[in-house]
Amino acid sequence: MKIAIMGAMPEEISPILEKIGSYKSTSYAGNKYYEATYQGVELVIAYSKIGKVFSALSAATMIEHFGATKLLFSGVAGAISTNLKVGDLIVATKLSQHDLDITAFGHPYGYVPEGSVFVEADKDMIELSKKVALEMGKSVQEGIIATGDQFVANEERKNWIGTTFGADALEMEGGSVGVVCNALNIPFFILRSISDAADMDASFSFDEFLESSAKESAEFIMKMVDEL
Ligand SMILES: Nc1ncnc2c(CN3C[C@H](CCSCCOCCO)[C@@H](O)C3)c[nH]c12
Repeated sequence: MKIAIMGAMPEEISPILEKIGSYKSTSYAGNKYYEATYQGVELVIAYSKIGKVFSALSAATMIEHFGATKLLFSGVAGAISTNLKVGDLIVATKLSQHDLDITAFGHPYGYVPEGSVFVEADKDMIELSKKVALEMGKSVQEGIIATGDQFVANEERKNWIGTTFGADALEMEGGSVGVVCNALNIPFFILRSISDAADMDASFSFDEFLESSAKESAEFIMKMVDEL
């Protein structure tokens, strides 16, 4: 078993690298990948850089080049559901790409031929997250996450995404990571901690809470790794 732990931004994986302490650094395909053995478990860790393309590249690299057999994503997200506040944790049950659009040909938003609107996360790791949440005394919500190559800071766009996909939160990498993992038959798990409400104040909220929310997610992911 080799576990990939991915984020999109440095802040999303720095808490993990700090906890691990020592690791081997490899430069590959324009990025840096960190490998370590943590409590007997082989890990490969990276931040992909922002967006669907970079995150797809890193997911494929961690699997195909570094041999990961499971992939866990740790990061922050914008809330759509009013039940999600800054610092709350959400586990993705399934994910969509909200900016994938060939509706001009009568297809649903988020769909292209030979694809699917949603990609489903690994049920076993979702179950494990419930156990870890109980052990940590944390409440974790499960929900649908919508991914797109946009930092959403607009109530109208956020609400459209919520309505169109039934999404509870939004971000810029989980949906593409899920497509790659499914294509390569690797179980994946996406955990996000809320940093903002994807509204007109989103960028200020994001700047203020990125670090603390990323730490929340990272701490939970490391507890998940302990039990995988
Ligand atoms: N409302 C929102 N809309 C979309 N995604 C998110 C996320 C999740 N991550 C955070 C990060 C935002 C990239 S822009 C910030 C870049 O600053 C870099 C310094 O200039 C990207 O990797 C997606 C949190 N709130 C969001």
